[in-house]
Order: sequence, then C-alpha cells, then structure tokens
Amino acid sequence: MRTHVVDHPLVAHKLTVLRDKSTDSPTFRHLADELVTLLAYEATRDVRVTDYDIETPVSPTTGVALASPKPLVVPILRAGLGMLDGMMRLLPTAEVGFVGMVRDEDTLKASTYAERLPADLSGRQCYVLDPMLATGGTLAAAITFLTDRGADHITAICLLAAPEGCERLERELEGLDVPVTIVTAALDERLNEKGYIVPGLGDAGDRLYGVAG
Ligand SMILES: O=P(O)(O)OC[C@H]1O[C@H](OP(=O)(O)OP(=O)(O)O)[C@H](O)[C@@H]1O
Ligand SMILES: O=c1cc[nH]c(=O)[nH]1
Ligand SMILES: [Mg+2]
Repeated sequence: MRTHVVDHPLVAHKLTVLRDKSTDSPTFRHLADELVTLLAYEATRDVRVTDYDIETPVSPTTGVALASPKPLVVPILRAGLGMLDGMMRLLPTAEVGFVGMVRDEDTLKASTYAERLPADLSGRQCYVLDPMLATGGTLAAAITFLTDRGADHITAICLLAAPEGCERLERELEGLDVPVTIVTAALDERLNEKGYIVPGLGDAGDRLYGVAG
C-alpha cells in the first residue's frame, strides 16, 4: 500500500478552514468539494488511458482517452457523498457505485447497511471516497468488497488519515494482489480514546449534513 500526502499550500489552507470548529455546514460542504477536486488531480495520475486519434484544425494527432472499462467511483455513505461532486468534476464519465457503512460509536466496528455496486468489477479501477481514515475498519471492509468482486486497482481519497488506520490497512491488506493507494490532504497525529482523529475535524458526516439521530 502506498500513502500519498498531497503537499500543496492551497490544500493546507482549505484544510485549515475545514478543521476550524467555527466553520459552518455550507462552508464545510463547499470546501470539502473543492479539496476533493485538488486531491483527485493527484489521485488520478495513474488513471488508465488509451491512445485516441483526432484531427486538429492543423493536422492529425494522437492523444488519449479514458480506457474501457471506465473507472468506478465509490463514495462511502454518508460522509463520502460530500466528496462525489468534486470527484465527478474531474472524471465526468466514470460510473458510480455506493456503499453505506457506519461505525459503532462504542466498539468502533464498521457495519454495512447498503450496497449498490456492479456484481463484476473484473479489470476495474476503483476510486473510493471517504473523508476520514480513522481506525481503518471502514476502508478495509470497503476495499475487500471491491477486490472480492474483481477490482484490480484501488485508490482511496481521504481528507484526513490517522497513522493507526494506515498501519491497520497495511496489515490487513498484506498479501492482497491489488495495488492500493491512499491519497490524503494530511496524515494527522493520532486517534483519541473515542476513535476520533486528532487534531482532525470532528465528525465529518455531522459537519456535512448535521447531527445524525
Ligand atoms: O476508519 P474508521 O474508524 O472506520 O472511521 C471512519 C469512518 O467513520 C465515519 O463514518 P461514520 O461511521 O461516522 O458514518 P457517517 O459517514 O454516516 O457519519 C467516516 O466517514 C468513515 O466512514
Ligand atoms: O475523526 C473522525 C473519525 C471517524 N469519523 C469521523 O467523522 N471523524
Ligand atoms: Mg459520522
């Protein structure tokens, strides 16, 4: 597994405002959307393309087009939904699959409550969207879902990652014959006793959409 922390002053600036507890929900949604587009630029560096012949007004030339099958973008509900538009801005022809997962606040175990993915992901490049990589339980389960169905290339885009979650993913994905890359705006210090990322930004889903009942 490769972890890529995007080092860019605009990413750092937007992330700072996102972390600020006084940032309201509309501003948080807007910034999350902008940040994803910046991260997606890095995350799609190895998107598969194929040669594509065109004619410019001056001469024929060969460029590139997205290869087939098209990439699959997978937001992890709920908070990952706040990253979908920003991702689709860069990959408008990608397909989208959905996985709904929630972490139990006491045990920190992730469970799946919804899933709408193509049955066969053979040969597919998948981009998983989840703002928070905390203990890593959610992302480990999501990646397993995708690779069990044949996905052969996984990139997860996270706004923030914790070292504990990255280490867990390294352990759980060891031996997996599929390249996995984590692209994040920051690798934070640690998790607190409640499994929240420190300094973090709080509960991403609540900050995007309001406190869940
Ligand atoms: O790495 P982990 O320890 O598994 O935690 C990360 C998960 O926790 C949050 O989701 P949450 O369970 O709060 O659901 P929500 O998106 O509906 O708020 C977050 O969006 C991740 O999916
Ligand atoms: O800090 C955290 C950890 C998990 N989920 C969140 O939304 N925030
Ligand atoms: Mg949440």
